[in-house]
Amino acid sequence: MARLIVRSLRNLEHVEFEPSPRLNVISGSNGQGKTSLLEAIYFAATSRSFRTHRMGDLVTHGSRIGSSRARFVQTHEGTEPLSREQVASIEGKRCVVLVDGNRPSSLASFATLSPVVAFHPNEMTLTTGPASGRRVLLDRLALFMSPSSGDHRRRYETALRARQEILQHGQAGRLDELEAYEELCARHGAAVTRARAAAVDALMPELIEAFASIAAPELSLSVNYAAGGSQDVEVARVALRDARSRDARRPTASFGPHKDDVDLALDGHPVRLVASQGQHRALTLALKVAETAAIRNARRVEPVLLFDDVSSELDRERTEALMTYLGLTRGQLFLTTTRPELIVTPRMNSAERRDFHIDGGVILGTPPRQGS
Ligand SMILES: Nc1ncnc2c1ncn2[C@@H]1O[C@H](COP(=O)(O)OP(=O)(O)OP(=O)(O)O)[C@@H](O)[C@H]1O
Repeated sequence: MARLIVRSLRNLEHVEFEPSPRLNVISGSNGQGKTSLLEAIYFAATSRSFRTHRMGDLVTHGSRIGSSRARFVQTHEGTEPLSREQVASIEGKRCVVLVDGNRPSSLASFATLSPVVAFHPNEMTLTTGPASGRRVLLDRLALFMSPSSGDHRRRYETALRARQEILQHGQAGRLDELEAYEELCARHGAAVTRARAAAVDALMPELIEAFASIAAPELSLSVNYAAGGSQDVEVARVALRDARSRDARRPTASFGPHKDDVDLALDGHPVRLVASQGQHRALTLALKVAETAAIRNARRVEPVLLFDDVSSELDRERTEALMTYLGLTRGQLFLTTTRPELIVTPRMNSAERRDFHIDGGVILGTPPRQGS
């Protein structure tokens, strides 16, 4: 990303920002706007926030409209850099996006144009928390690998809810309807399962490598996709039909990709039972690094990495290991921290790093870019 203009998002009333194409360290005390700046970049890239689903929360209190405008520059090997301007704005609950002044064909196509991967402290529950967090990670990656997967997921979820409604309110006279919804569940569910299985295959080698670099090379990490459904439509069809009476007494179906999880184990033992706090954090970071690598492999583009408040979650040694690892990646990085002294980058050319300070929603220390 070469340039960002934010208007009325969170405590950022008006920010213009020209980052380094490599490393950007954004420091500031608590509550000054560091996360908001990363959120604004993420919003311009995806039309979403990584910390809320309620998009209206992003608009500065007392303002009607908020927007984020970013110029993304992508370099594909052997070709000229590709530059595009993405704008995302919110008015009330309505979100409008533009790419070089035009409406994109869908929000999903907008969200995958300029890949970004965000990592923030709330995600520290990725390894210990509910399976839904791990499913979201797989779905984000699947969207880059197979863009139709998002559509299959939405259709699956709609059909699943409709099937459940019929089962709970009585099937009498509605058997045809029930069969039709089960057919949709089976077809779209199998597509979701296939997309997630491919995402796990892409993630696994990258995760094992990243975990060994960031955490402990002596520990053996294993990753297994625990599918709740099947890639085979016929298997899914039969499983759903056989589970009707059981599912009628439950809040949702007992079979299908809404029950998926990713099992993580250290030396053969479930991570959630044996990992130390530090190992959980390192594994969570490794998951994000692996997501980045898998998106790069799928799209041949370096994702922009947004790391929020990393140093508060890691000890000095692991922060250094992470920095070494990130130094080896070729993409653009944004790191926020209250402790910039921990972000040491000896292997990085000093011209590649820019340090910014944010205070009360105002960015300081942004020397003008040469040639602009
Ligand atoms: N819609 C909003 N309008 C105005 N201010 C907001 C809005 N939402 C949040 N804020 C305020 O914006 C400020 C910046 O929040 P932000 O989370 O970006 O801080 P931060 O620098 O990342 O802090 P920390 O280091 O504690 O994570 C906070 O004071 C927060 O209360």
